[in-house]
Amino acid sequence: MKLQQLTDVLRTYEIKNEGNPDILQIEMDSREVQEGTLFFCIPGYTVDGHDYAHQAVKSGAVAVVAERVLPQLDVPTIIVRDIKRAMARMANLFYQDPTSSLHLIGVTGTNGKTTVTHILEQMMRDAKKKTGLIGTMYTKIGDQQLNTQNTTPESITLQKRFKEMVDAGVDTALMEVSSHALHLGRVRGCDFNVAVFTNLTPDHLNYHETMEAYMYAKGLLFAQLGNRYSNDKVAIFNCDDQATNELLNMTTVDAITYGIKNHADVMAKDIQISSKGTTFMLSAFQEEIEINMKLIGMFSVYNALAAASAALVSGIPLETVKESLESVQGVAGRFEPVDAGQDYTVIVDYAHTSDSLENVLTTVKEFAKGNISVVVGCGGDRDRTKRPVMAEIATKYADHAIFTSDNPRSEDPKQILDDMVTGLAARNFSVCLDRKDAIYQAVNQAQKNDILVIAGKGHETYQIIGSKTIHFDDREVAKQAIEERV
Ligand SMILES: CC(=O)N[C@H]1[C@@H](OP(=O)(O)OP(=O)(O)OC[C@H]2O[C@@H](n3ccc(=O)[nH]c3=O)[C@H](O)[C@@H]2O)O[C@H](CO)[C@@H](O)[C@@H]1O[C@H](C)C(=O)N[C@@H](C)C(=O)N[C@H](CCC(=O)O)C(=O)O
Ligand SMILES: Nc1ncnc2c1ncn2[C@@H]1O[C@H](COP(=O)(O)OP(=O)(O)OP(=O)(O)O)[C@@H](O)[C@H]1O
Ligand SMILES: N[C@H](CCC[C@H](N)C(=O)O)C(=O)O
Ligand SMILES: [Mg+2]
Repeated sequence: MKLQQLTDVLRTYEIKNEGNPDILQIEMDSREVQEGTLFFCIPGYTVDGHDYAHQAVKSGAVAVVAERVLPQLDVPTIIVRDIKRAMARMANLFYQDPTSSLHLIGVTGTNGKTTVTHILEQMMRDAKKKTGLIGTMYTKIGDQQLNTQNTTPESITLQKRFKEMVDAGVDTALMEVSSHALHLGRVRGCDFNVAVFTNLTPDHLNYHETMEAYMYAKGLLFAQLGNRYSNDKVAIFNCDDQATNELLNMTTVDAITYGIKNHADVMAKDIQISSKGTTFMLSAFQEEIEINMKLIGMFSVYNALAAASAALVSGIPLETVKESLESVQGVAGRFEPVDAGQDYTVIVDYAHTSDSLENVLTTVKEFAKGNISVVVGCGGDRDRTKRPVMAEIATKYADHAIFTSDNPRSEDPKQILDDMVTGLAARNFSVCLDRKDAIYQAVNQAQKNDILVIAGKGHETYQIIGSKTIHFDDREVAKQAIEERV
């Protein structure tokens, strides 16, 4: 594709060093540049991509898009006011607007995105759709899994992955859409067909600063849904969540609701939760069907309703929705049991917000026959306001809590633990800096019929300490601890 074809999508720009080279590749990371690349200079949180433009040209970049003139750069340089917007438009064109050929379902909300997209993947596959998935754990194109750094990647990677999906024959894509991605414009240019809202509770306030700003970031997904007109656009809301009233006003497309407490288009009634699974009547658009699923807890019912709603508006029959919900095994690291034949229960869960921790602990409390203990920490370089709240919730619902490290990143791990426990009135906790030691302690203290919840890291297979990433898997460590217990 010629540079000029790409710049034609921009409303305004200036060009320095006229030229119209062939563009074979587009990149925002100088380390990925090859001959024939168009390089985007992104001002980041850590470094400024403009400082890498010369390096990119040395590596083969034939043109550059930047927000300012770069001295001594002799390739065509496109100067734009907002590079992220320009990049999203140009990436979309370069990869031939792939999402217009996909049925794209975006899921946003504080908790449940990974779970809902995985339930939807199962439903779509059961309905013989060819699926792609983008989210926290990986990008999937059919069965092929690719590693990702972010829950929702930057626009170039995103459009590239969607193009690969189209080329591989994928017809339906399920995608987690994080509030960061919406705010940073990573999903601009994506043609969503269905957008789902799970819930809004405190998290990421280090980034968004207020709950209102956080909510409006989420709302961008529903606003974007109306960008390109077609009859199949549907916004799906959890009508038991307070943010829904506001979010409904941010979209012009058809909206449907799901819920348990308030009347909704898709509802769960007669809910029964046990340690083995959850049963309920699914009532959807005047039809009713009984569901017996293995997923546990009221929050899982919400996730099931969100996925069922999105599947139904996508034309999946209610019978298939039932079959899929009943066969879903759960998602790695979400309420995942660690079973080494012990007479107490160990559950690894990705709860890293106050709401998810409360949900998981109240769920186990409903069927606990012994004591409940929890091992939990809070991530470094993340929302600090959730630290004391998570500690309070842990001590409120568990009989004993062990506070430990969870990806301290650039922060002092001791300081994070202090932030958690300072001012905590409860005394049913201990602090153990090393996560492995904390898990061993909790396992060694567990008695018959007790339940131990190891929260915060779920599927993660690493611990980030300073700038180092070391291998660490709660499930592996818990299994070892159980097996080594004498
Ligand atoms: C705060 C934030 O969002 N940071 C994202 C951002 O990184 P950054 O601003 O630090 O980038 P940078 O290192 O300063 O680099 C700036 C530019 O220079 C370029 N560069 C850099 C070095 C070099 O040698 N050459 C070069 O060209 C980089 O490629 C980049 O284009 O751009 C990166 C590339 O897209 C992201 O991976 C990174 O996400 C980091 C890892 C992150 O932790 N983000 C979190 C906050 C996040 O986005 N989370 C959400 C939601 C999580 C949830 O589910 O709750 C998510 O969607 O992941
Ligand atoms: N609907 C829900 N409401 C509240 N808590 C939930 C819900 N679904 C899952 N959880 C809790 O949140 C944790 C994370 O779930 P999941 O990974 O599906 O969320 P997510 O939105 O993808 O999170 P992230 O923002 O990290 O990508 C689970 O381990 C569980 O404890
Ligand atoms: N997507 C979330 C995951 C947090 C997981 C937890 N283990 C942590 O590191 O804080 C985030 O990046 O904020
Ligand atoms: Mg996720």
